Amino acid sequence: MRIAVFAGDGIGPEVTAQAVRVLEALDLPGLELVEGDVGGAAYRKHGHPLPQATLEIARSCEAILFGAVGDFTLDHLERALRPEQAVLGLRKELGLFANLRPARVFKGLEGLTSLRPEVAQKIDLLIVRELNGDVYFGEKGMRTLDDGRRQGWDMMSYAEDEVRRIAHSGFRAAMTRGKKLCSVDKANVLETSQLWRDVMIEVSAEYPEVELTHMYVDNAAMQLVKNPGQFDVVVTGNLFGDILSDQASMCVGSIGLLASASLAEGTYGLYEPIHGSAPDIAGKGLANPMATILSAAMMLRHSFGLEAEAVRIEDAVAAALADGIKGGDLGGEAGTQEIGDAVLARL
Ligand SMILES: NC(=O)C1=CN([C@@H]2O[C@H](COP(=O)(O)OP(=O)(O)OC[C@H]3O[C@@H](n4cnc5c(N)ncnc54)[C@H](O)[C@@H]3O)[C@@H](O)[C@H]2O)C=CC1
Ligand SMILES: CC(C)CC(=O)C(=O)O
Ligand SMILES: [Mg+2]
Repeated sequence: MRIAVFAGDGIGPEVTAQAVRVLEALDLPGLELVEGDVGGAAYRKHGHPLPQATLEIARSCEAILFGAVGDFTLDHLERALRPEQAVLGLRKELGLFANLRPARVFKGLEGLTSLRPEVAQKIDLLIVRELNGDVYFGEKGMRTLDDGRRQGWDMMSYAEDEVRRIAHSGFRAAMTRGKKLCSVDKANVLETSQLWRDVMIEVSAEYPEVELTHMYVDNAAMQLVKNPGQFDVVVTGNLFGDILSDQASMCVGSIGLLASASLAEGTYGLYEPIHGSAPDIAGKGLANPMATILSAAMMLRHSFGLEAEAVRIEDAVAAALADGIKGGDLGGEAGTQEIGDAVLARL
């Protein structure tokens, strides 16, 4: 079990350390953790947010545990050198196209979300976000027009094979859950989305048991707070999935709770919380590490087939929350280390 550990910037190292403690406590046979530099931390040391040596570590491992990257003091750099390029580069270089972002309400948190408890308690959904295409990876630039105005531009596109493979991820996920797949797009305005919708319908023929529906992204944002219990699996593009998953996090209590898996074909994956480097609380021991700990559980399940161990971690997090262990993000007072201790104690 060779796992790359890329902690990154801001709260990344703080939350990753707690997830590492949990992995080490499980006494997994052959566990080997290999650290590597990413993000602003890597830029300061090596002059690049994703050094070749880091990429080599990633390629030599079976999975990556990732913290977060992002450092506002480096936002003046050309885009290719900015910290975020580390995670974008890993996603692209390693073909991590399927981003699974589950959201469910833990027992005891029903009254602590941004929604009314009776609305929140019904949430158990999975966002399947495409991660290798869309406006994030299209051509982009800034130019000055003939009339002297500056213009920024980013190309949004999806090729049919890119949509098809994430469609299969969505349908397969739905088959293991409630057999409902909602494809979120903006086909009333965007050609990219029209193709997306057409391909979703084509692929649905291979999954007759799954009920496929379509929803425009603006409505989806509204429905996510109005009646989130209607969703089982949501499949969507890179940009819409990024935004909707941050929103979903507050529907279940906090962004500090939402884990993710970024999967390639096969079992390789990168596992990270959905949040960023949170510079506003970095270095203070205030970050909630549960999203990263739950990401480690997803790693054991998806990359190593260790379902029982994954459930053990998830149950330990659920038990800590049920016992009232909460960070500031949930209105509690527990710090990063204390939350890690509480999860370990229940493991
Ligand atoms: N995958 C990645 O590495 C990501 C990196 N980023 C980067 O992170 C930096 C900060 O971005 P923001 O937009 O501020 O998003 P963010 O997710 O880092 O923070 C948003 C808000 O949520 C809070 N928060 C986030 N994680 C938390 C946790 N575990 N416990 C408690 N509170 C938490 C923060 O304190 C902040 O108030 C930027 O440089 C951005 O580009 C953003 C998202 C993903
Ligand atoms: C590159 C990241 C900053 C994008 C993001 O916010 C995410 O993947 O959640
Ligand atoms: Mg995001």
